Amino acid sequence: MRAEGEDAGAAATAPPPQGSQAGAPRVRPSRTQARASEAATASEVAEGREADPQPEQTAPRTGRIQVPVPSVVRARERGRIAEQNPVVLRTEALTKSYGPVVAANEVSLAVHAGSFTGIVGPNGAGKTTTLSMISGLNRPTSGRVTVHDVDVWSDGPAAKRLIGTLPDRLRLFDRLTGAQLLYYSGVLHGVEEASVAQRVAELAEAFSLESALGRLVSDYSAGMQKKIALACSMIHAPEVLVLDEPFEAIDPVSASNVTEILEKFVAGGGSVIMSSHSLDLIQRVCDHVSVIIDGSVIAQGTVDAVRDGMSLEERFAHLTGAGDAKKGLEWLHGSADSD
Ligand SMILES: Nc1ncnc2c1ncn2[C@@H]1O[C@H](COP(=O)(O)OP(=O)(O)OP(=O)(O)O)[C@@H](O)[C@H]1O
Repeated sequence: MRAEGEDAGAAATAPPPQGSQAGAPRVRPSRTQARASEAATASEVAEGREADPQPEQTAPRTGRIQVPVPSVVRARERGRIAEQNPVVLRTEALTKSYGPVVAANEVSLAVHAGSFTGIVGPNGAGKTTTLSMISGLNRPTSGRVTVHDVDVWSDGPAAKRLIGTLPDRLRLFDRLTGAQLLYYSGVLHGVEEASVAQRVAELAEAFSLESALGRLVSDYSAGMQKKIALACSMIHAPEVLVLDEPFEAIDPVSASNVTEILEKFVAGGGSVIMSSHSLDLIQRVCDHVSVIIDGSVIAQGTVDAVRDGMSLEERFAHLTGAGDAKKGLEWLHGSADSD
């Protein structure tokens, strides 16, 4: 576990390159990273591919052409390595009932250090409910959540220093400017004032929000609000990011930047758990995935294990029984037989 003071030291020993995307929130020098580098190199050589899956060096040289290593290759390698790392986030039979509705039914998840886990499921499946219980925003009816053995619901302040959260419905203090919102997010999470200004500047650059920092957040577009909220979730350099639909409303270029930021975060030993309806995105960037339907986890594991030779979208359709919805609505489609 890493205390805030240690983080400041880590940042000092491995400063991100100035004026680059690597101004992103964290590059955590860690044993995880070193192991990732060694193991991935060995396995790629074994598979006859060029070594170098590290996100910081995504362009191995082939003559004069820089060929990026696809996210999916990095994700697959990362998944193999992460399974050997310690579990940093664990839910045990996490359950939430709203009267007769069981929104989350004994959800048990284990997220390893250096892992990027996706949560998928149809509308109303229980993704937001589960993620909000994990991040300490929605009290479970029963069950337990621990982050680095800190119980989220019995030691909230300690857990919240370890977790960065992007909640579902953004409830931002939107009468603040972007700079103020980032500043308060930092200091309220215990970041030393001396570090906050630098982190605000680096996050603003990483999320392309520099020119908006002086404007009220209430005047931001939906995508800009999502990006400032994501930046706020990272400013205290958490161990685990719990992100509900982080890519919703974000333009393609920004989405690519956000993906890169998150991949660097996990390459540095951090962990991400995020929900998304984009199965293509989950298949591309995540190494693990959990499928939730009607509040219950019905499949989980590495992305490759869960998709079982199909695309994740095909597998999801099988698991959810999608297709039935195509029946009916003849009256809407102008069928001559409709009433
Ligand atoms: N505050 C609440 N009161 C009552 N029922 C709720 C409440 N919040 C969620 N639910 C119910 O819990 C179930 C799970 O909702 P949840 O928001 O977790 O789903 P989701 O998987 O995030 O859906 P979506 O993909 O549409 O965002 C739904 O049936 C929903 O109606």
